[in-house]
Amino acid sequence: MLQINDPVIQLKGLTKCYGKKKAVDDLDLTIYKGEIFGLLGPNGAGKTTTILMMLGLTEPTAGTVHVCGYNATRSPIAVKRSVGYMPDSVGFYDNMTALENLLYIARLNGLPEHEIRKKCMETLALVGLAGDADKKTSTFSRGMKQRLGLADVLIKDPAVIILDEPTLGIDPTGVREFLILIKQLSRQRGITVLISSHHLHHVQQVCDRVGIFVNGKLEVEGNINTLSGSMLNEGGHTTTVTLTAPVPQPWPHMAIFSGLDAVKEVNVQDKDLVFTCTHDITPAIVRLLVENGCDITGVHKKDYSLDDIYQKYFENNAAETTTH
Ligand SMILES: Nc1ncnc2c1ncn2[C@@H]1O[C@H](COP(=O)(O)OP(=O)(O)OP(=O)(O)O)[C@@H](O)[C@H]1O
Repeated sequence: MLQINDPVIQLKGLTKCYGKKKAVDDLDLTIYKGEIFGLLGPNGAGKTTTILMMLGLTEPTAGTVHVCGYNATRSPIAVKRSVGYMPDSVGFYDNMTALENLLYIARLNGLPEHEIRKKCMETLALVGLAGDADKKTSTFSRGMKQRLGLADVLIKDPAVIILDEPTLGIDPTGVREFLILIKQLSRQRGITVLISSHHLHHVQQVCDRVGIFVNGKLEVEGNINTLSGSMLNEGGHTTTVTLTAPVPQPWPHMAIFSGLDAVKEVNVQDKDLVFTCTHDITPAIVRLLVENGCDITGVHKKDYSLDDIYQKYFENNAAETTTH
């Protein structure tokens, strides 16, 4: 049995070409048991193609995919048994109830008939749909359909769940609840989760690690703190100090910072003094300002969020990433 930190998904040199286009370009990635990994990228980055190769639904041009120890290209059936895949748009039989839809999926998955009904009711309860079991899915909101889609996936007790754009079209509360549910399931059952998304704010809430995927290549991967730390090292630390009144230019106190080697640049913006430093020296800056009679109303240290990270790597695709 796999233990936490054992590799569950392993992609090595994975490449997929459609004609001359490299949809996925020499991708190396390892995802570990119990981990929630966010595959982030704009439309057309190659996320879906990567997922299809993980499921053995499309063959790599080069490289290998292993999921739960199985080669997805050679043993697609074994992989499908271990992996629950939820596509970006889940379809149901609208004239059937939620329970009837789930019973149908459970039978397709070969669950023993004597335990099917109990298992389906338990799974509906797990995704928060116990009270809606007898409602026709035609009456379901998109958020409810998404939960039922998750129930479809969970019915076979998968070791891995792959969710393709799971938060598309759900309202903010629904998104939050759905992601909390995913996190609980992963933590309680040790399920490995891969979420493909271009909604960075959503995945940021739950992912242990993210990979930023652009033009078929994994530009960067790590947890949010590591990624933001590496950006701080590149761009410098920024501290903004707000004074009570607009700062005159030239500012008469500028010379007081000449002794601080860490200060690379000071910019004046209305009431704000913006310091770019080689490392964080916020306390020293504030002390010097107070000693020189400046009245401070606010101090703000810039942290790099996933937004900044995403923007940096998606610069050429920025318009696309903000349209959804
Ligand atoms: N069957 C196919 N034939 C030819 N080109 C394809 C095919 N499938 C995907 N592509 C191309 O491969 C690239 C990657 O597509 P893919 O669907 O994997 O991206 P994605 O990141 O999942 O984007 P989206 O979120 O829009 O689905 C795109 O340029 C796409 O046009």
